[in-house]
Amino acid sequence: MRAKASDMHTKDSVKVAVRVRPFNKRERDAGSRCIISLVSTSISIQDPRDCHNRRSFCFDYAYWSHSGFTRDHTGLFVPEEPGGRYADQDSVFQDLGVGILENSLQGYNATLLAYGQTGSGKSYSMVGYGPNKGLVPKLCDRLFEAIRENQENRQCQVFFSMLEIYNEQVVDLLFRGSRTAGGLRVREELQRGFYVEGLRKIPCENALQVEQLMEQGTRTRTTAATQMNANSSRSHMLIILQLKQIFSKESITKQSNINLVDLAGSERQRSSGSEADRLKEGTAINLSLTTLGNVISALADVAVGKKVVHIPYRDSVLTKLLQSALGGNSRTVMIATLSPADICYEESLSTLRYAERAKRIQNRAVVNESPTEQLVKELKAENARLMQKLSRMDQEGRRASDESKELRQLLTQNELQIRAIQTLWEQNLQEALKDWEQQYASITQERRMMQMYPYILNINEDAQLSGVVKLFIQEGDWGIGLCDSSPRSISIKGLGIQERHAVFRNEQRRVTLTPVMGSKVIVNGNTVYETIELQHLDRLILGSNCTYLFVGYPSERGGKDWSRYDYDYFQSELAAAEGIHLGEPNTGSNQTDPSLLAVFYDYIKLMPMVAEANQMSQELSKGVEFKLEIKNLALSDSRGHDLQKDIVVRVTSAGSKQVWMWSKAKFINRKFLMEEVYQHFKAEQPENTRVEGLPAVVLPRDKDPFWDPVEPLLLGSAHLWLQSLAFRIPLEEQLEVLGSEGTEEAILQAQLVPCTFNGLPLGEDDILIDPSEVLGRRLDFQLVLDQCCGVCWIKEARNRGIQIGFRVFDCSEPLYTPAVWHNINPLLDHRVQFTSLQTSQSLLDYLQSSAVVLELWGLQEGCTHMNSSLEAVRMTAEGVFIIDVSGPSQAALLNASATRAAQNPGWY
Ligand SMILES: Nc1ncnc2c1ncn2[C@@H]1O[C@H](COP(=O)(O)OP(=O)(O)OP(=O)(O)O)[C@@H](O)[C@H]1O
Repeated sequence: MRAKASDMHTKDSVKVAVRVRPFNKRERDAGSRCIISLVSTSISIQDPRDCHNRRSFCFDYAYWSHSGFTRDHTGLFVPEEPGGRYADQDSVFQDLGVGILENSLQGYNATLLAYGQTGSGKSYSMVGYGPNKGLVPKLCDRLFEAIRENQENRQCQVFFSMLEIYNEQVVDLLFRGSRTAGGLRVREELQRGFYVEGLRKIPCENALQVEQLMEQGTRTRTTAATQMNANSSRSHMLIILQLKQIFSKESITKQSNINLVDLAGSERQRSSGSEADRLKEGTAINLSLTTLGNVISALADVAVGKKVVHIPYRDSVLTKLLQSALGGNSRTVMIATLSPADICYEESLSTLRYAERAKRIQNRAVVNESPTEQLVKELKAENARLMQKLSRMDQEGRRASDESKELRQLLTQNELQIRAIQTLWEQNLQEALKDWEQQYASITQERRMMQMYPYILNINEDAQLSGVVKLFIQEGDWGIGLCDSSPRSISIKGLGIQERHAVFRNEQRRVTLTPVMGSKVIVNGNTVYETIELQHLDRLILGSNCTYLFVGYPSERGGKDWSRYDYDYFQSELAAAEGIHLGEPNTGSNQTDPSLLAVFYDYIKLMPMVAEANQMSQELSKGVEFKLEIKNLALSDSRGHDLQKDIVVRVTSAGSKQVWMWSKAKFINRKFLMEEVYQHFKAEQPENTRVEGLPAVVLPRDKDPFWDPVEPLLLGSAHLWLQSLAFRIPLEEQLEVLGSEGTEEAILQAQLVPCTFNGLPLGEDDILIDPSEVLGRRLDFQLVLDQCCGVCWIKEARNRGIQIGFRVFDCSEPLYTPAVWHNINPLLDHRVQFTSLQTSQSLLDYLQSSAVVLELWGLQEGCTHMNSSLEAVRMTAEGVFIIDVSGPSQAALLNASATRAAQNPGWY
């Protein structure tokens, strides 16, 4: 692109808008608090853990779309009262879209970027949902309106392109043939800058065509995501609208690009959750977003006069393609979207900081003229001059002169050249039009089919991608699976989908589904092994996570609302089948415990990911299995209060029987890495050469996301209540060791023995009637762990061992018994003596109300034992552990008697 004249460029900064969306269902259920407030264009965010910590930012625009709205009869979200503060789609468009449109009509490039964490409302603002059209469709409506209104003075052409960047690969979303391995190439030309080679540009004549192309592009995006087992919230979507305007009178042509960019969820940028993992998140997954951040930072530094040597545009595909939008030839607007909820504080703050930096970027936009048009214009101008000169020569009687002949020759040559350029252009147009007609025909065909047949509709985690794939079930038998080439088959791709996965039969207006042996089919949450008749709005899950809604014949469809059958609905149904569900909202207490809700939502979020991880493990022959568990579901603290619940993923190696417990964050990080490995493997292996039972994909251990060094595992715990000690009564117990989900892991025989300072058991005479008698006096007791019986952990694999860990009163670190291996009923025979040199009230309270929590730790081959850290421990000369050390008068006693425990052998 070439600027018409250097004096036409204008310098202006990137305009930044922020928008706060309403609470979503999850946030409402969890009783979230809104931590964002707006006054005019300034926005404040409150740290939910520290009411004094409030940060304020000021932007060009700030939109309150959190509250104060209602849904009108057409489904539009509008302010509750006229002039209310709620910013609807229209007001956002008036501020941001109209300006972009005007810029592009003037011939400037324009870019609109949506940035924010997943689910914060980027797609809502950019594309919109249902009648609440977003910036892109509104912009297209107005663009074609403007074109119609200005028909007399200019001729316009609009070209539409749509692409996706995922994992640094460019996918043309308007191309339906087989994808190029490695994606399309990004090239660079001096005049043009960076561009995508071979990207389709479809000419459009009205907004409806654009809408249909977007529908098609979204469909391709969905299919690509399922095929590659990729998550759309990690991909960037770019729509490029190219506008060519020919002003025949002035003989000028203006060409401008409008880039509309829905960026990947910003939370990935900070490799969320991978901090605690030995493997860092894969680089390519978020390279584009990280680089975008770096480019923005560098440009923001330039704007404040800092010396910046290098702007890293070339480091990622996204920044290459957005080079002109960032610090270059474009007028650029960024909309940063925010969740209002307290639980999203960190993400929202980071979005605001990002947006603040983007605000500083200075661009230099210029009016663009394409070289061909410029050439035609120059040729025409030259011919006009030649004609003048020739007519002068004619008047002067020099028509036959050599000079005149030469000029006439030049004139003809120029005209030929102009015609050639114009024909070429028209030919291009013809080709593109043919393309468009083909696409249009297939869309019309689909609409007709919807009125004739039942079909299945894809449901995606990303609401924007749901409902874009419709697979029709015509009369007769239809196999569904990977089988693309066989006749009478419906081809789908995805993790865990078999060559022939299941069979639909449509007979006498009834549709049945029969799973093929060995394939996974779930209907309405239940695994199906035999033929099942499908009802309108049944939920289907094929393979590990291909989710579809069954839509019956038109006569069965009625007026039922389908929107409730979203992705969460599918997963909740599946969780319910596993026994994990939220109480019915209308029964009993109507407010579910928010922490349980959070766990429930984590569970249903992770469930499909776990299914996918299992499928990848199977296809890569990694031999590990993943299972979701709720940590601490059945466990309580030393006072019997429920422990905080959380989701963990149990990872088991089938061969070695090694087990790992991964936190939610670690699992999510590992799943990204597994996807990278998997995609790499898929790319190297053409689909039709796939065979079962491949040799395992071998990776060096330090790069293998399926592997970790083994560690001891917490298997469960038992409570030994201490009340008897307050009366100096001995206690002998058979304790049930419960696993985190309430299953019995072992029986533990334990004793509490009140004793003298040198370990002799006290007699019946020493029993206290009033426990307060012990206050201020020395109290000695022994904790005895005799034996563990029926240890499930060792029953499962004999090459394992156990240890028991416990902590008494104010001991800062837990103590552990020595490790015992290979025995289902291991003898522990472990005795520890504790003493309080001067019993305090708080120790007495503790004894009367608390238990020692005895933790059962599982050891596996190759792991190190749990060690008692004796650093901070105090002991008497006899090797007795001193507790209750914080009492005021104890210090002196301690100084006199304590020796460092490290001198005392026999501790582990
Ligand atoms: N301003 C708004 N008013 C009403 N609903 C909104 C608004 N913004 C977002 N939503 C709703 O919030 C949900 C999530 O929004 P959206 O899909 O736009 O998020 P996103 O940031 O694009 O997420 P992803 O990165 O997964 O694509 C949608 O159901 C959408 O309808």
